[in-house]
Amino acid sequence: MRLGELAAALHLPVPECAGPDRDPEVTGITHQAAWATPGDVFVAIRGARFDGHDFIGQAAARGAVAVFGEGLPDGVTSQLPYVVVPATRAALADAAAELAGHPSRQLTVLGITGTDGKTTTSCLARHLLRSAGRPTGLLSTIGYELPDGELRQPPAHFTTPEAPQVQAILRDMVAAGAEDAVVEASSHAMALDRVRGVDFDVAIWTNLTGEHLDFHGTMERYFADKAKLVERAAHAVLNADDPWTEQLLPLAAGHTTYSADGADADWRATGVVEGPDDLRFTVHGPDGEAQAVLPMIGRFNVANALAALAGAHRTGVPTAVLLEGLATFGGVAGRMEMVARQDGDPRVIVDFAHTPPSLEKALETVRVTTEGRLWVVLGSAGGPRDPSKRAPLGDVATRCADVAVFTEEDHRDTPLADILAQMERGAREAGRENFTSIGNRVEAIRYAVAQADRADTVVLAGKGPEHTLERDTETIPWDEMDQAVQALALRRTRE
Ligand SMILES: CC(=O)N[C@H]1[C@@H](OP(=O)(O)OP(=O)(O)OC[C@H]2O[C@@H](n3ccc(=O)[nH]c3=O)[C@H](O)[C@@H]2O)O[C@H](CO)[C@@H](O)[C@@H]1O[C@H](C)C(=O)N[C@@H](C)C(=O)N[C@H](CCC(=O)O)C(=O)O
Ligand SMILES: Nc1ncnc2c1ncn2[C@@H]1O[C@H](COP(=O)(O)OP(=O)(O)OP(=O)(O)O)[C@@H](O)[C@H]1O
Repeated sequence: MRLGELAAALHLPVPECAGPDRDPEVTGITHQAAWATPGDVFVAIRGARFDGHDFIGQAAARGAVAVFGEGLPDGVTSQLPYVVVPATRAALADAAAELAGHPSRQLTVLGITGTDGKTTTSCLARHLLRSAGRPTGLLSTIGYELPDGELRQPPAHFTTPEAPQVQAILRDMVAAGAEDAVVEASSHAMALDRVRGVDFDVAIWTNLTGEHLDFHGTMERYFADKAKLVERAAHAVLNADDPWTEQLLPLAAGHTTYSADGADADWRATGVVEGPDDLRFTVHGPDGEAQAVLPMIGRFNVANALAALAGAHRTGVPTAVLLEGLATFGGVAGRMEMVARQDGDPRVIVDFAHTPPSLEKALETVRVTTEGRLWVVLGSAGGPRDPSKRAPLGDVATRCADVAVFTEEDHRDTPLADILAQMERGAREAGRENFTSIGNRVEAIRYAVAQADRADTVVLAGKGPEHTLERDTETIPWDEMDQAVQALALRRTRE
């Protein structure tokens, strides 16, 4: 597509140009100069940290053929055709969608937003759709998947990447035969127009609580940013138990509601039973009443399951088929993930909780279904990461678990002994001595798993799905689940 055609499609003024090629062939678009490839438009965004105009030269050297910006700074000229746009991020999103051929129009797109539960609900929805035989893609915090289910990572670690990557991933999904796409939309994504070029068929809302207020400013702004997903979708799936839903209802073109508390809603759960390995409940939905089994722990996952069921049902899959899928859900990597166990093994759970509030929530949830003692193995990061959370982590761990094992967790160049001492101090200042410190994480995990009784639960907190462990100046490959499996195998040989 020629630059002039692209500008016309976006209702932008025809570019002014100082250089020789007024109307170059455009093949792609990027906001990041270092990622520019020949034929790209470089969008010069004035951000909070950088002004993209400072990188026009780098983009040009890499082959960019034009620039979009809100106006050249005084005294700066562009050697490339420069198109003045009203808002760079909006233009980035619109042009990315145009250049990718609007792939979302060929997909049924389920967008998922909310403070908690986005990743879990996204993974549930894509599993329900795939189990029903629908080729489905996923874009989420954990990475992205085409219908083949292989997990891939976009460059730069984001929940929702910038618009060119979103559009390229959706285009790849279409090319791979996807009919449906599940897209996790963070509040940053909504505020920064990363999913502006996506036509959402269904918007799923999990819940809203105070978070990221450093970025959004106020709760009202945070709500307004997230609410954009509901406003833009053809249909919204809303949480009747969330107080913000009342304000969302008038914004939705059409809506379905759900309640994990059994309140009046289109989809309700009643009779929730929390087992050691699963959740069981009765679903009341548009197709009637049926029993549901979800192989996950954590009561909040009933809400995530209802949201995913209601969303997937909008694509036309009957409830009975969806419930068959629910019963085979394999969980989300590193989030309350249960390690396969044999008779005589304690229950071992890998979880990502690494802040005092999330650790508290995770341990409280696991406590409900723990017959014996509750163990937790955890550390706290070093380097520039927040040192003020170390003592509170020691406090929460010894308060919510029966035994805490303090260990390494990416201490980097901070002396591990200092971190462990701060965690111990948090426990001691609260008058507790129910902890031990074992610096080597492999040994710490093996110790807890070996000491735990079969009625006990061991929570391995903090590393979750991460692939590396940063120890002193080394970065070593890490697989917490594999460590847990090995610790259980070792325990069996010693019994
Ligand atoms: C608050 C936020 O999301 N900011 C993002 C935003 O920054 P910004 O608009 O201030 O831009 P900037 O960094 O000043 O750069 C301005 C422009 O210069 C360009 N640039 C900059 C430097 C350079 O060397 N070359 C270059 O081309 C940049 O690509 C950009 O186009 O655009 C940048 C370019 O894409 C992002 O790197 C940056 O993400 C920051 C680093 C970030 O940490 N974002 C997190 C908070 C985030 O988005 N998280 C959510 C999940 C939140 C959650 O629910 O937990 C997510 O969706 O992942
Ligand atoms: N519906 C929910 N309500 C409250 N808490 C939840 C809910 N679902 C999950 N959680 C908690 O939040 C944690 C993170 O879950 P999940 O990754 O699904 O959320 P998220 O919104 O994607 O968050 P993030 O973007 O930080 O990964 C879980 O380990 C659990 O402790």
